[in-house]
Amino acid sequence: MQSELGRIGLLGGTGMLGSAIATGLIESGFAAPGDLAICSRSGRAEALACYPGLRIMTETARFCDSCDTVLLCLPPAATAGLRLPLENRLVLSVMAGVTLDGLSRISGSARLVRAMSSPAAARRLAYTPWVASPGTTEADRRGTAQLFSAIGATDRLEDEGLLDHFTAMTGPVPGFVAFFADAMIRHAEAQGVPPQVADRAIRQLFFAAGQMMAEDATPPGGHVTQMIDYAGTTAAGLQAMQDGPIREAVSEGLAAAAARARGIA
Ligand SMILES: NC(=O)C1=CN([C@@H]2O[C@H](COP(=O)(O)OP(=O)(O)OC[C@H]3O[C@@H](n4cnc5c(N)ncnc54)[C@H](O)[C@@H]3O)[C@@H](O)[C@H]2O)C=CC1
Ligand SMILES: O=C(O)[C@@H]1CCC=N1
Repeated sequence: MQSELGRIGLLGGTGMLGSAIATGLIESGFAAPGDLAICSRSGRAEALACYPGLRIMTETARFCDSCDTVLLCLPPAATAGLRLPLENRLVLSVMAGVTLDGLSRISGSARLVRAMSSPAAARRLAYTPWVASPGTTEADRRGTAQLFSAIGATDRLEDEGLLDHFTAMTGPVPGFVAFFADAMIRHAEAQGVPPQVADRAIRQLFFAAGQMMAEDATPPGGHVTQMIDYAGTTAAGLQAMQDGPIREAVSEGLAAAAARARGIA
């Protein structure tokens, strides 16, 4: 499947996100371990040790020379002053806050894709939106869509600025959803529910809700309306929340994360 992209390498591929993406690509069958190269300063890739045949390289120049497509999974701070010999190569990035202009300075390539993914890629459950530079070919964009489809859901965007918002919303997993689950666990405990029961109950709630929302055609807002129209116990809670500041608080938090993404690199 990965023939459109040729030999694929992950720079920073031993980190949390890079190793999750490599795992998802292998587990989905998109790439065999031998088709992937990982550049690791330590030469070790413990998170990927279960995949014999994965090429672990330590010299960045040799790594770049051996790849047709490189996925950059470095910390944003590691890109300061970074220059990579990747002219004329397809360069993909999942790095927060590193813009297409920044990727051009780093790589010297005109074939650039800026994306945002998440560690859910290891389970092939990531959401990966991406934007492509004008210098990409149709084959580049087709291969990019195939690669990101192998690790979850994906959309090609036209507005690069939206990626900072997705860095906030869908980059961290469980991320903000863990915050909401923790708020419910704390509420349950405050009502006298034993902590381990509260933990199990709310984990099961979010597990069930996630699966049901993924499979059900009704959008989340539609479920809220249905429960309010049902006029039962849940309606009372939802109406109290709708009358309160919770939506604004959620939006303010996500906006703060997006603002941090814009300035992080
Ligand atoms: N961890 C997450 O949940 C998410 C991370 N991201 C983005 O993914 C990128 C990587 O983040 P993480 O995987 O969390 O970081 P990490 O710190 O877990 O992994 C970074 C990897 O890059 C390697 N590295 C650092 N500098 C290097 C260099 N100069 N040459 C070669 N390798 C180098 C490190 O050894 C490490 O293996 C960041 O830009 C982050 O914003 C995006 C969405 C979610
Ligand atoms: O929190 C972070 O900086 C990284 C980027 C998006 C999710 N995790």
